[in-house]
Amino acid sequence: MSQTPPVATVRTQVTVPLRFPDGYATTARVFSFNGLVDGREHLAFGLGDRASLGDRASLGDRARSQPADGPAPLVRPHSECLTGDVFGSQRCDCGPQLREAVERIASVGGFLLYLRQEGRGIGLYAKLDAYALQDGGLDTYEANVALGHGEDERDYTAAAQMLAALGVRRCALLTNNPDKDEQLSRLGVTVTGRVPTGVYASPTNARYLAAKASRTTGEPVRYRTSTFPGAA
Ligand SMILES: Nc1nc2c(ncn2[C@@H]2O[C@H](COP(=O)(O)OP(=O)(O)OP(=O)(O)O)[C@@H](O)[C@H]2O)c(=O)[nH]1
Ligand SMILES: [Zn+2]
Repeated sequence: MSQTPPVATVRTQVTVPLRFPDGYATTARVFSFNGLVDGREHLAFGLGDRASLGDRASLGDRARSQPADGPAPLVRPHSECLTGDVFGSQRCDCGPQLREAVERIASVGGFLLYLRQEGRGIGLYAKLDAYALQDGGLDTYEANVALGHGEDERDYTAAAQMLAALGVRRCALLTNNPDKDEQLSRLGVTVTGRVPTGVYASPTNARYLAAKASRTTGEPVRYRTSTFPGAA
């Protein structure tokens, strides 16, 4: 059954030129919000045609004037991973996935939702505690549980609120994680399709990827290293 999340509104939108270490550059329209349920500072990055939206208090008019059967924007709900996104940690593949997402979304138009749900929602210090347990033999999910957390504590209500504030009622999702699709659909977002993101395997993240694949899809991981051009 569909639940309607509380209304949030765009607080500020600013244009930010982006340049990645590999030289790829684009422009983002960065949005902050008022009224997000968890009070966290989540951001939306409008990319491609969404980066050129006018400097107005609300997106409403333009977004809602788009025909209901027009192309759905591509959206990636990306959970924060400080170690991977910023420092290039090789324990996971979050950094290259983020880099891929920005370019793919910019090429077709859409939004990257940067969700402050570090460590699958358990926080940064707890994620490092979980890494320590993983070094003792537990997988990424078992380590969360051993610490008294859920296997994955992420909740996408704020993401649904952000999409509604941006005027996005339907979108294609850039993810391999069916939980993002299921939760957002339940929260009233029409998901028109799922676009898989690359999986960036390395010797140091193999166990992380194997555990993730078996928990989220029930299948063994396929080392489908992305052939996406700009990715490492
Ligand atoms: N608890 C815990 N969290 C981790 C670990 N490794 C990575 N993470 C977190 O996992 C999250 C990865 O989130 P996303 O990039 O949104 O990706 P995903 O849910 O795996 O699904 P995709 O959309 O298919 O990439 C980030 O919040 C990371 O901080 C780990 O070993 N333990
Ligand atoms: Zn990561």
